[in-house]
Amino acid sequence: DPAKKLGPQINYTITGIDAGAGIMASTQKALSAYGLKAHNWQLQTSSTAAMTSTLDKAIKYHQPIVVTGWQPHWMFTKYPLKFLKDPKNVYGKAESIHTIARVGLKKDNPGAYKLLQNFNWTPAESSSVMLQVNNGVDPAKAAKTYIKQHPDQVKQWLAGVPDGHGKAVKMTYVAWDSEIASTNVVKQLLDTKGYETTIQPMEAQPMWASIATNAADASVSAWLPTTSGIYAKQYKGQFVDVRINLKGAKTGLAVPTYMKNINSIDDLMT
Ligand SMILES: C[SH](C)CC(=O)O
Repeated sequence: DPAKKLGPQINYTITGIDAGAGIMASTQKALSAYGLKAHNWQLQTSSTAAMTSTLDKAIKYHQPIVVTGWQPHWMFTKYPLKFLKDPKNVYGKAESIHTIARVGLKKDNPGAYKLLQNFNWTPAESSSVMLQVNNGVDPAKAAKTYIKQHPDQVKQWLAGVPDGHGKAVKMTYVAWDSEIASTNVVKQLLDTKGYETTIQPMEAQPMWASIATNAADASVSAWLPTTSGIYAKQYKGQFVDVRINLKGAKTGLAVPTYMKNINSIDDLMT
C-alpha cells in the first residue's frame, strides 16, 4: 500500500541470510549509514534457503519485502526483483568472486594450482548450473552436465594441468548457490585429471580460516573487495588471491518490482 509507510508494513525488517555472510556486515553498515537503525529498522539473520522461501511467499501474495540480494543468483531470474540504489555506495561498486589458496599450494601442488589459475566463468554460465541445482539436480551431476556441454571452455580450463595421480586437494566453500556451482565444477575438473578432491561446505568465517591455517588448499568462494573484505583484512598475508573466477557480481538490497515507489535505500525511510 504505497500510501502507508513501508516500515510498519514489514516490521522495519530486512530479511537477510547467514550471519557470517559479508552481505550481512554490509547491510548492518547500510542500516547505520542511511539512518535506518535510528528508526528501529533491523536485519533478520536466517539462511539463503529461508530468505528465498520468505521472498517466494511475499511475492506470491504481492506483499512488500526487502531482502539482501546478490548476483549471480537465480532469485533475479525466478522473481521480478530490482536492486535498490545505494547512493552512499555501502555495498561497493563492482564485486567479483575470487579464488583463494593457502600459502604454499603453488609449490606443493602446482598442477591443482594451475587449474585454479585457469578457472573462471561468467554470471550466466554460473546461473545455468545454479538453475539446474535449484530444479533439484544433484550439484555434482549438474557440474558434470555443464562440463559435457562446454568442451572448448573445459579445454581452456585444463590447459597445462598435469595428471594428479591421486594427489589430494581439499576445497572449502560457503553453501551459497553460486559457490555450490563453482566448487562442484572445479572438483569435477580436478577429478577428471586424476586428483582426489574433497569439498567441504561451511560458514564464511571458517572458510577463510581454513585457508589461512592451511587446513584446506583452496576456495572459490571469496567475494571481494567489499563483501568479504572483513576476512581478507583479518587474514592478510595468510592466503593467496589466485585470481577472479567470476566478474560482474553484485550485492545490495533488493525488492520486488511491484514496490514502485521504493527504488533507493533512502526510500525505505519514507
Ligand atoms: C551471499 S554472497 C553475497 C557472499 C557474501 O555475502 O559474503
